[in-house]
Amino acid sequence: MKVVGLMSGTSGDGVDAALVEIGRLKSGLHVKMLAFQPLPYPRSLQQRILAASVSGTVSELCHLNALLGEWFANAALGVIRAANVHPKDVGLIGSHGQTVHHLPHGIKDAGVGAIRSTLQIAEPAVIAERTGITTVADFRPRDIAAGGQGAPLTPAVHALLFRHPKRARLIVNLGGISNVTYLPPGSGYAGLVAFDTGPANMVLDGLIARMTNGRSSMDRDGRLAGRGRVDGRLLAKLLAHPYLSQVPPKSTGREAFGAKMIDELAALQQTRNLSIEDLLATCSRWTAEAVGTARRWIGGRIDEVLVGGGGVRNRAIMGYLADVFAPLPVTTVETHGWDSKALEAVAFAILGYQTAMEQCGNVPAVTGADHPVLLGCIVPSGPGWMARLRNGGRAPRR
Ligand SMILES: Nc1ncnc2c1ncn2[C@@H]1O[C@H](COP(=O)(O)OP(=O)(O)OP(=O)(O)O)[C@@H](O)[C@H]1O
Ligand SMILES: CC(=O)N[C@H]1[C@@H]2OC[C@@H](O2)[C@@H](O)[C@@H]1O[C@H](C)C(=O)O
Repeated sequence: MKVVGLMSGTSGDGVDAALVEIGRLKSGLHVKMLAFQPLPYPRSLQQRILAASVSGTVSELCHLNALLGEWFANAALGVIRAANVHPKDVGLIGSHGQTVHHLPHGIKDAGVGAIRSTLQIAEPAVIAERTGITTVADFRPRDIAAGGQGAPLTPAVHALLFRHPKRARLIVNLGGISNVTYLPPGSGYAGLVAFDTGPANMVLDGLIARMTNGRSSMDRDGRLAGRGRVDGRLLAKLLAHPYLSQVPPKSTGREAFGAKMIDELAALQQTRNLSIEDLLATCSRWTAEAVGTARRWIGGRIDEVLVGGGGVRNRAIMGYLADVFAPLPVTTVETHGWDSKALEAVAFAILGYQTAMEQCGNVPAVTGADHPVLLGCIVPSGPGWMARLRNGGRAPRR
């Protein structure tokens, strides 16, 4: 079945769209990438999303949900066109949506205790209507309802794509937030350890945006950090952040490492009289060291570290990761034929497919859920949608 995966992560930089072909073999699912096409948001939309993620009004969130539905639909149609495929030959879309809030610890409510929640927007009804393709979205809430954190969800996909019978691998995603999946030698989900390690591009992007009054959105290729020096005292303070020593299952987001953290870092920069280069170097090192904390909760050996996510282009972070894990080889998922930036979009194509095939997608040992669950909500393409799914996703042509 041809399946589109759509993802806009915590960086809020645009919609990553991947078209994959999924086959069911005796040995398990086989996934082939057909096309990848990111649809970047204009800076003004990114800023609106990030602002709405902190203090969006109901009316702004309502509007953004519908507006992003249009962007996601366009991203899906764009990647289908890029692959020279007809939308009628695409069976399914798995859309992660745009995370605007994630409260894995919950908020205490009278009489019910802490209620956990997460919110991903980009209306799937709009995506299904514009594309004519059945759309699975809203993957996280079911895991939360079953007692989990709702994140990370990609570890199941990491196991499918990267697990090796003899080699122990650590998969690292350098997104806005960074997360790791430890895959000991073996198969399936046995022995998997995975969680969000905390800060990554979100902090660096936030500092750059603040420094340039929003004119620039990232430390491209880690150039500025590369010119700076790590401030040991500030690094020690950052490494004492309580999230880093929290025992998994754990997940985090903009609520912990977003605007408030940027304000605090900007204040510390002034007190310590640091250059922006030194501050970025220190935060890039912090990202790598936080990933290194993963070893605290990993019992077994690691043979190699494979990195994905937009942050692989940041040479400073990649250099620090190599230091932190030396002498282990630190490479990117490209060495296994996957595009770093596309991997999460691919993951949501696979997770959507699993739901359509009635396979549970969460790994309870990772998210803390009480049991495996079918993830997501389904918006059918129209009459005959189930027959189309059973037919490998192809719609009858007139
Ligand atoms: N050339 C580059 N140099 C430095 N950083 C880059 C470069 N290209 C992308 N990035 C970083 O990667 C980020 C986007 O990465 P990605 O799309 O993997 O994150 P995300 O999916 O939004 O986040 P998450 O995985 O937390 O949901 C950008 O915000 C930017 O900081
Ligand atoms: C709530 C949310 O959107 N979390 C994201 C974010 O980005 C990275 C990390 O934090 C991870 O937990 C998750 O995304 C990936 C795709 C996941 O669920 O595995």
